[in-house]
Amino acid sequence: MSPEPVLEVTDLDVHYRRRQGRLHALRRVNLSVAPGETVGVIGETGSGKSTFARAVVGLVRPSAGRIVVAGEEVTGFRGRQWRALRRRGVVQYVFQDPLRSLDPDLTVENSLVEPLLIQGRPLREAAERIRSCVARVGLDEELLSRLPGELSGGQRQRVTIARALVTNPRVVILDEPVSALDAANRVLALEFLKELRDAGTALVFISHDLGSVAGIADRIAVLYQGRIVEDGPARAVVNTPRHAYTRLLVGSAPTLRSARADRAQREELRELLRTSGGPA
Ligand SMILES: Nc1ncnc2c1ncn2[C@@H]1O[C@H](COP(=O)(O)OP(=O)(O)OP(=O)(O)O)[C@@H](O)[C@H]1O
Repeated sequence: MSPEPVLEVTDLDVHYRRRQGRLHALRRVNLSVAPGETVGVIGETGSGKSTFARAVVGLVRPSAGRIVVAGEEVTGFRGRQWRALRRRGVVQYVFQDPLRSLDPDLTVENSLVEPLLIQGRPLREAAERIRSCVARVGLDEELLSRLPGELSGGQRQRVTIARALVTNPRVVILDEPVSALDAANRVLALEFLKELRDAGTALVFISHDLGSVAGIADRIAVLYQGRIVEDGPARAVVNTPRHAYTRLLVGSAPTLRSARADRAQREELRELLRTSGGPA
């Protein structure tokens, strides 16, 4: 029997109210993530990736569907319940914009120690854990006394990665987590994430770039115009994509040379998507 999923999203719908009318940002999205599994969610700008990430951590309210995190149904949770769940460290998130996930009035050290103290860890153990996490994401210890506003964008992002990981969460949602990092620190952060995955944490890796998730994901789900149009083992999605949109993504990823489509093929796929009126 396969283990109980650590994250189970069923028929998730999200609407946004806008002056120009309602926007249907997610349409019956289904995703199931097993303990220790790494799932990449990819799609182009505006496909609904951040909406999905924000809905799964309770920052956007779904209009329909069901979200279960570590066996707990969270769909109807209010803000206070979500905050309590996040503070227990079960589900963590790292967003594209680190200022969204850090308290501007807390020093780096306090930001990192807070979730551990909430979990009831002794201060000494918490301090040791922080130091090891900080070193592993390539952050200098002298930055621990600074406020988020006193850090560079890349340093801030490393703090949010360290903060999401100090509690050994069951599942981490990462929305373009390494795009603000330079090449060396990107490698470091990815190594750290792989260690975490090996220790049993499930990762949901969200990106517009298929090439950047293909190397780390066990499975890839492709989001197109708010729907998952393809979901399968990473190798199968990259090597034998079934949906025209996925073929387009594979063709456009510079790091996936073996499967690269030429310009004419890409045009053909774009045309196919235009004439088929979007996802099947
Ligand atoms: N708060 C909001 N209010 C209204 N519309 C929104 C809101 N947030 C996102 N949208 C719209 O919902 C759709 C999906 O947006 P979302 O940010 O989820 O896409 P994305 O795939 O993460 O894009 P990107 O890669 O550019 O971050 C877009 O059409 C966007 O304009």
